[in-house]
Amino acid sequence: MTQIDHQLHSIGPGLAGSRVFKFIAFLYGIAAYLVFFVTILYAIGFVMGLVVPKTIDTGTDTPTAEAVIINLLLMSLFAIQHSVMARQQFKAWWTQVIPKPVERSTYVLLASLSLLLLFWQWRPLPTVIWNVANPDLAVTIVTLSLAGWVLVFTSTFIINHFELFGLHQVTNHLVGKEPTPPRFKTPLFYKFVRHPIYLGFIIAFWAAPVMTAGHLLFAAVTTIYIFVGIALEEHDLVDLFGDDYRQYKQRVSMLIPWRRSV
Ligand SMILES: C[S@@+](CC[C@H](N)C(=O)[O-])C[C@H]1O[C@@H](n2cnc3c(N)ncnc32)[C@H](O)[C@@H]1O
Repeated sequence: MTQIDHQLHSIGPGLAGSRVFKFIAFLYGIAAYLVFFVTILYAIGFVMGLVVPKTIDTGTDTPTAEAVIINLLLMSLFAIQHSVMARQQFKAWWTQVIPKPVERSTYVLLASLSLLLLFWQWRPLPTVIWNVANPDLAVTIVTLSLAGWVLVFTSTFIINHFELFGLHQVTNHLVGKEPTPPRFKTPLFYKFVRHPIYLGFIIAFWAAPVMTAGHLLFAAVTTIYIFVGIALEEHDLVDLFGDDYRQYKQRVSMLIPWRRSV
């Protein structure tokens, strides 16, 4: 531990225990949650091209190669922040720098900010890859995309929405409740696939009646990222839950309900 780490560590627990800090931490948790909520609503409009001022297919005209590089950099920034900060080793170090009760809220806030940056700076690549002309089929595809978002939201609630987005931690801290250790769960959709939230994102990103090159880039890169994220997350889940998770992997498919392996 460096001298600065040591000083921060010794300030941390005292500060985290004070009543004023608990209240500030609670407000911070609520603020981070609200930023997340606006971001996820914006994400739906951004990907589906609905309501929001700047979508995946609008923005500054940019030469193709430059647009691809900027978009890849924006997605990499999100992916690195999101995966590195989710790892147990990073959390062990990071909670010596920031108080533990606000670790999840800080993660959620930074992930939301990097997504907002992506939405803001995203460059359109307007070449049309496919365009579904049949109106009934187009409506079916839009409905499928919405179903993907519904799957994302409902899965967060059945696994523990408020813990995933940090509110549970700051509320427990405010009322002086001990943090609850993570519990292995397989409610509802988790009985059919191990990653319903990620499956929901994949459906929402790919189900587009009009697929532009920009949208395709976004869907392809995020899908690859989801597979990498799953490998990292499952490594941690095996460490955390041991045989329970190993047996779950044998029993339940990763993303496709009727396939054992994927
Ligand atoms: C963003 S959620 C994604 C959950 C899951 N991968 C999905 O797609 O539905 C990530 C968090 O869920 C937790 N998690 C994933 N599967 C779990 C399970 N079966 N039981 C308890 N926690 C789980 C992970 O430890 C991680 O903190």
